[in-house]
Amino acid sequence: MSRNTPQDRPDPRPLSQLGLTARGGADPMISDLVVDSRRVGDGALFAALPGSQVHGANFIPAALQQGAAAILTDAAGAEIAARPLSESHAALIVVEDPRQVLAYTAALWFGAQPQTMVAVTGTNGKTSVATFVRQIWMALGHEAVNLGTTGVEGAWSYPLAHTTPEPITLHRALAAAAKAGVTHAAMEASSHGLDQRRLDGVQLAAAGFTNFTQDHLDYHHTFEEYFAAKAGLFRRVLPDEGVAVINMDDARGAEMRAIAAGRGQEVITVGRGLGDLSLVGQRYDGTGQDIRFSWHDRPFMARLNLIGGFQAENVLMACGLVIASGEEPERVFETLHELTTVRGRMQLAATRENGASVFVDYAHTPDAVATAIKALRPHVLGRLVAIVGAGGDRDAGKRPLMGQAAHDNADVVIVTDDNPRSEDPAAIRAAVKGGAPEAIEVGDRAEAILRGVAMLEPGDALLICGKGHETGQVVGSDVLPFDDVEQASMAVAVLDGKTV
Ligand SMILES: CC(=O)N[C@H]1[C@@H](OP(=O)(O)OP(=O)(O)OC[C@H]2O[C@@H](n3ccc(=O)[nH]c3=O)[C@H](O)[C@@H]2O)O[C@H](CO)[C@@H](O)[C@@H]1O[C@H](C)C(=O)N[C@@H](C)C(=O)N[C@H](CCC(=O)O)C(=O)O
Ligand SMILES: Nc1ncnc2c1ncn2[C@@H]1O[C@H](COP(=O)(O)OP(=O)(O)OP(=O)(O)O)[C@@H](O)[C@H]1O
Ligand SMILES: N[C@H](CCC[C@H](N)C(=O)O)C(=O)O
Repeated sequence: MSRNTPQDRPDPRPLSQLGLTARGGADPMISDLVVDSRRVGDGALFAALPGSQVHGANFIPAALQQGAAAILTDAAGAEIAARPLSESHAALIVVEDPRQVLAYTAALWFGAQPQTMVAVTGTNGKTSVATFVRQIWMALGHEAVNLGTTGVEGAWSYPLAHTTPEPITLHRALAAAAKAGVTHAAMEASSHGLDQRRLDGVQLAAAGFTNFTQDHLDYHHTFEEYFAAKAGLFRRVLPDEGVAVINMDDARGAEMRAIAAGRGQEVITVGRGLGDLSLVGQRYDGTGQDIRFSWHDRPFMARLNLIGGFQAENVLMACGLVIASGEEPERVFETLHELTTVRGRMQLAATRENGASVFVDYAHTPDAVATAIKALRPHVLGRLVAIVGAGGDRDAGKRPLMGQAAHDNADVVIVTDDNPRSEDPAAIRAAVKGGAPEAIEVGDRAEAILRGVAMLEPGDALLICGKGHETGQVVGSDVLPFDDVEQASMAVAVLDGKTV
């Protein structure tokens, strides 16, 4: 298993071999594809993309100075940089949607992807589903990876900066995996990634939809725009043989099913008590749950060593995607007892000497906070303490709703900081407390965790929400080392006099 980011750069080749036609027929050799002018080197194709802050065409002069051999942009970009372009020998490719063209070009440039690929979208559950899909494939004997918020994981493993990387990083990763013998890959499709067409060049055998609730309205502005971005995933599966796996428990599930069916895709439905894959019973204990489910009305049982009822929904979604990728359903169901906790998702981080437990979870939306706390309840005999905070420079409307979700579902709530970024942490905490007025406020996250752990009596549990697998606290532009799992073990060690 590698933990290194691949650095592969394909051999230079003429622009025309990338399926691109320049104005005037120029056909220079291309040495690299780049979206950031600061990374342009000799012979690179610079994609000058329309941005959310600025048009990338403003950086065309810098890219030309650094030796760009070709510029890919839209009409607005060509106009912005008309003068420097007219004075240069660089090839100019003007297209309507340069983000989409870049995605196809990156696919051709890197030239390989694992044979079988699936993707999953939804507000919550993408990392969990993609991880379970990969774990099932591996249990069935395939070389597999999942790509998303927790990086590239599985047969081949390293961190990624984004949930859905931009096409150059994405296709570099897919080609490196394919060359290393990875045959199966499950990826997360974020709404930003879909909107920016980052995965248009990927050949998808199947796509899944988990759920749709509030997040990212800072970027998408309205729920409808956000939904349309997510629905866009179903335009990207293979036209004739593609399969859609849809969670019918979600209020927008029926609409998503209609969109997928309307595009001629076979649909596998998943749901509690309804659907092709139907969850009909769950029995919880301290280490996981037993589930009863049916596949086309045939009943099955499985042991899941996973905390949280929602993880059973994610597991069934994963089963649907693996079945859609061509595996025998019975063989898929036989692997389920082997599934392991997804990093930072309902992860048991520490246990106190009195038996109380501390869990770390990535709940960072109102629905996820409510779901995670409710899901922990049946595994716990005593009180439930929740630590919650909201990130800076992100959808501000979700802050009080996250506080309220904690207030409505936990016995004790502690409000703390979670990546304040450029914002005033006290103002973010105040917004979260707007929904949880009785919450205890402790700005310093390490202290909040220590206070939460100190409260635990026999049978109690603490759920630390928001940062999951993250290993840093972003304050201003600094990333300070911070890991909830480590902090939880340290707090237990300090309070119970153990060594970590
Ligand atoms: C908001 C957002 O998604 N922005 C993405 C977008 O950049 P932008 O349109 O905002 O860029 P901009 O600052 O306006 O600049 C426009 C263009 O000029 C280029 N530029 C800029 C400066 C310079 O000196 N030279 C230069 O060439 C930029 O590379 C960009 O292509 O296009 C860029 C190139 O493809 C992306 O790298 C960038 O992702 C940024 C880094 C980002 O952080 N995105 C996050 C919000 C994101 O995508 N998150 C999702 C969702 C996670 C979730 O579900 O929770 C994810 O998939 O990770
Ligand atoms: N099916 C689900 N329904 C509701 N909440 C869920 C579901 N699955 C996961 N969650 C909650 O969302 C959190 C994030 O889960 P996960 O990382 O799998 O989702 P995600 O969609 O990948 O999120 P992100 O892209 O922001 O990383 C979990 O820690 C849990 O609190
Ligand atoms: N992909 C999400 C993760 C949020 C995680 C949380 N810890 C925060 O910083 O708000 C985002 O960037 O909005």
